[in-house]
Amino acid sequence: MSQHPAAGTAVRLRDASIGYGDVPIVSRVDLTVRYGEALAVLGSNGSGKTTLARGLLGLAPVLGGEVELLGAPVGRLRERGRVGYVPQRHTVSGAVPATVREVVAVGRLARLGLFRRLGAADRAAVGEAVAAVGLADRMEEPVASLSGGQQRRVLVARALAAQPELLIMDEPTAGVDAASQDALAAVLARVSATGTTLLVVTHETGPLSGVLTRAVVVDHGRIRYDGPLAGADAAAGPGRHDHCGPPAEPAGTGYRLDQPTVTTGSRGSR
Ligand SMILES: Nc1ncnc2c1ncn2[C@@H]1O[C@H](COP(=O)(O)OP(=O)(O)OP(=O)(O)O)[C@@H](O)[C@H]1O
Repeated sequence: MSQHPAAGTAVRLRDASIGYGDVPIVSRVDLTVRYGEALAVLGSNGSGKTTLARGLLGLAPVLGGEVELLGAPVGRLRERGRVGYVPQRHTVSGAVPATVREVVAVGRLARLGLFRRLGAADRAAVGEAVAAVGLADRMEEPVASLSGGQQRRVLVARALAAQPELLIMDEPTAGVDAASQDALAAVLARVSATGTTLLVVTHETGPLSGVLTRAVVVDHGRIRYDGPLAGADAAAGPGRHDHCGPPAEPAGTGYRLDQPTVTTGSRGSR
């Protein structure tokens, strides 16, 4: 993994609003993620988790406030390969008859820049990324011939191949069987141990509970909880998937950011 400055933050949102057109979906959010953290982004369907992640990547417009990634304002980060992204519910199009190796190699190109050829070290990194997700024996197969869960693992490998400093994943375990979830958790634990910052949008913290160290709960575009993963499920409450029922009090030492008695510092939502 490439070196990152000892000081500074991997992700910083200050009073940030992100949306589509001129409609904010995420509103006036403050969030700081330090290098090396493994953050879960939780919340109900439609709460704004994906929009938050897409705003970080410059895929959804920032409508107000500040968003910084690896120390640079969003959109100004020159080396895009420093940030890896596994999009939500995305499989590889069957119309493109690319092999596993080819799709993952494209991820490596993000680090090199277009029009540069892969060298031996790059090819090794591609092989390692594919092996890391348990698909080494499928390397030369068309991705379209793999199952949906295996295709998601290919997309994880594509992101890993660039050896990013920050890896943003949108529901990486969705539609992936239990054995593959365990394999993915092991991969992310290794990646995290090397210092890579993880930001994982997810509905299910169980498979990655050994990796994720902190969680935020997004609710109607605001961050309502920011603290240890252990307290987040309670903060997300029974309405986490469908908005039904009032949220429960969090366990553990996390912060409910909608409680006036809590000192939220820079993380308070408005
Ligand atoms: N491209 C878009 N244009 C306009 N509105 C959008 C767009 N994408 C998402 N939205 C709206 O933004 C809101 C939040 O969606 P988002 O996908 O961020 O939620 P989420 O928390 O990731 O949900 P889920 O858990 O279901 O994936 C929804 O009301 C959705 O309809």
